[in-house]
Amino acid sequence: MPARLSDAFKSHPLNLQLKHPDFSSLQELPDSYAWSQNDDQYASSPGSFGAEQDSVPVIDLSDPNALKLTGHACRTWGVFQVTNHGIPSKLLDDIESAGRSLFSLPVHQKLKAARSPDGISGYGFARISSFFQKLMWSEGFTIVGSPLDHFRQLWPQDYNKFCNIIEEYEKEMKRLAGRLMWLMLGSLGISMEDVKWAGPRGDFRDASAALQLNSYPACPDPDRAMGLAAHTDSTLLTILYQNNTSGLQVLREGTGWVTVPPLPGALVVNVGDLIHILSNGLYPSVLHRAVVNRSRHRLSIAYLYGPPDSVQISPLSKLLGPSQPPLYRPITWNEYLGTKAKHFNKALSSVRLCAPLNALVDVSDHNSVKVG
Ligand SMILES: C=C1C[C@]23C[C@@]1(O)CC[C@H]2[C@@]12CCC[C@@](C)(C(=O)O1)[C@H]2[C@@H]3C(=O)O
Ligand SMILES: O=C(O)CCC(=O)C(=O)O
Ligand SMILES: [Fe+2]
Repeated sequence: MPARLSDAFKSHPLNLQLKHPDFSSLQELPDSYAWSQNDDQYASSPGSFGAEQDSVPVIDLSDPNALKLTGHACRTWGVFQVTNHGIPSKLLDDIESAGRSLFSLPVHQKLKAARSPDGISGYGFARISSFFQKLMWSEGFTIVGSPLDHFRQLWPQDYNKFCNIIEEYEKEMKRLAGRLMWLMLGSLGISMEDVKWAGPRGDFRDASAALQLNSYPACPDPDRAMGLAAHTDSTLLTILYQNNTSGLQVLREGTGWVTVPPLPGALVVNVGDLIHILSNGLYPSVLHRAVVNRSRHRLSIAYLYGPPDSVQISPLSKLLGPSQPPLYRPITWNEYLGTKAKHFNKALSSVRLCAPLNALVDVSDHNSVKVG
């Protein structure tokens, strides 16, 4: 029996015994939240502003060229936004207001659904917090499987309404993620016969996923704070809904941090580490972070999509050849999450088989990327 996603951190417990603050009561940025150059290795990467800024591609999924456009966006950016994706706007409004209700509960109430040290689901700081000296100006709530037990704690009267919204959102996201998988893989020439684990109908029926609600309260000193530090996602792909406040930035080689502006009704899709592995490095998993805002509360909802529990992800054989050796060893999602818990942004290079022939620096090791 393969380990389930919900057991991913059983052997990597995290003791983040940190007091969760009531952000709204803080008039000044406490020192524990003030990031300096030393706390952030990407602090010197320039921000990219102004008219000449390169912008993240926007793909209309009803465009007959969507396959080609997706492939191009994945190769050149590792991230894109999608419109005409078929997710009802009412559902996006509902999930946003569910997130808002959750994070506006009193701290003691949210802590009733706190994530346990070896668990995956529940309320708390981002898991990657343990790699940093400073705290991030954000709170999160992770859902894997049913949120029922946690939601009963949060809303003893109303939990059913919120469970239904989550269930519906997960169902719709799963469908969209399967469709995006075929756009991403299809443009590499991969078809259903090449990916047996997509299932007999090619709908990735047994895929696993986690839902991450992120809240970034307004911050008295946004230039010194960090919402969510630079990371790549340990997923095949991630679908992100952001409310109307910007904050998501992606690192673009040669340009620096590029803001991904919220577009009404659009969703952000990013390549995760596991598609990077499947594509044998052809699709870069994009380094991204969230910055915060002085006056506006920001909310984002990430659908973190991965393979079925039992599947070992490795470079697709169709993409290999005498001059394209496999760059990564096979690994399950669970195992990869464990590796990420240990090595963080060096996780990809820790599963790499051989160094690229033409480079002194492994570009998949984001800790060594120099920009600007
Ligand atoms: C499946 C997962 C990916 C994730 C860790 C998690 O178990 C659930 C939360 C995810 C998240 C969201 C915020 C950023 C991130 C790096 C983190 O700390 O928790 C990602 C994790 C990841 O992609 O590695
Ligand atoms: O809030 C955002 O824009 C980014 C969130 C994110 O990167 C994540 O949940 O993995
Ligand atoms: Fe992320």
